[in-house]
Amino acid sequence: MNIQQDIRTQMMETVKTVKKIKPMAGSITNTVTINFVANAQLAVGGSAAMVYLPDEGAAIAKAGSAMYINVGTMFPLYEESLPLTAKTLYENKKPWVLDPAAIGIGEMRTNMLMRFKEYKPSIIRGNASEIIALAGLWSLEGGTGKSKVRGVDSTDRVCDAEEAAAALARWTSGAVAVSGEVDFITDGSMSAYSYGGSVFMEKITGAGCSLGGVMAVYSAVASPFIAALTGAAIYNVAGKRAAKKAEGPGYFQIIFLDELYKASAADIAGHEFILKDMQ
Ligand SMILES: Nc1ncnc2c1ncn2[C@@H]1O[C@H](COP(=O)(O)OP(=O)(O)OP(=O)(O)O)[C@@H](O)[C@H]1O
Ligand SMILES: Cc1ncsc1CCO
Ligand SMILES: [Mg+2]
Repeated sequence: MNIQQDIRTQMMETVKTVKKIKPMAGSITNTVTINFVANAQLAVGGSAAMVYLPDEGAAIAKAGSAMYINVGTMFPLYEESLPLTAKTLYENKKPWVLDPAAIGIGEMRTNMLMRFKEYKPSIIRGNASEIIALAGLWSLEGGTGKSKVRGVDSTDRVCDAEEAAAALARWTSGAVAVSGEVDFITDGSMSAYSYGGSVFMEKITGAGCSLGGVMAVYSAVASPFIAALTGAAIYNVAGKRAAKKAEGPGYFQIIFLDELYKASAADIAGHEFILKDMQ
């Protein structure tokens, strides 16, 4: 079996296993898209639990199979919740996904993202600007000291974030997923480009946040690279199909959830992705 086929088989297994065993991936995530994240996690077959308090973050880190942390909206409480939860995940060897949303805004967010360096997230998911900025914050290759993030939106191209993504993945020994028109997923040695989706995904909020939540669900049953690639693939499939039925972002968001629910292992069999060896 060639590598592409082997990876595709693992992705299909990931989709099927999640639907069968319904792994729970808790979240501490932003208040803008928290509901959409939970709904997306349920749509692919996982189980969701959103928390805020320090002891609840630590408890859900231990009780769940994986976790999702998104720093999109900060509260003073998180100064305690976030490092404690990340430390608990790291010490208990639980996979976890970090979304460095809006990196560059405010001192507390920067401090929290700096603390996460030692707790090595299994998957880092962000748009191109966020990935470049995080590599910069962590003093890794491909990062810039000065963030070009405009709020939560990207001003960089996915292809410009490849070096930063690979450096972050090597540091964490995990995977990094850069989202955009084409998604780039890497574990620092093997990389993939995943095609599909829709421009409507830029016109709704939370496509990226919910993708991170779904990757967390998949990371409960697969390696970081396979989990990240499977998440990107299922989003590409569902986004492309939803766009055929929608005329604008409002209905797109609703129909996207339906397409996410319907997307199956068989759809992964026909999904377009290309592998690249980074070594
Ligand atoms: N122009 C596009 N064409 C196709 N798919 C896209 C496009 N832009 C984004 N996507 C898809 O949208 C999803 C989220 O990626 P995006 O880069 O918008 O994340 P984000 O900026 O972090 O989003 P948010 O912060 O609003 O949650 C991914 O599945 C990606 O493939
Ligand atoms: C719009 C927005 N603002 C803070 S978090 C968030 C959700 C998308 O990242
Ligand atoms: Mg985002």
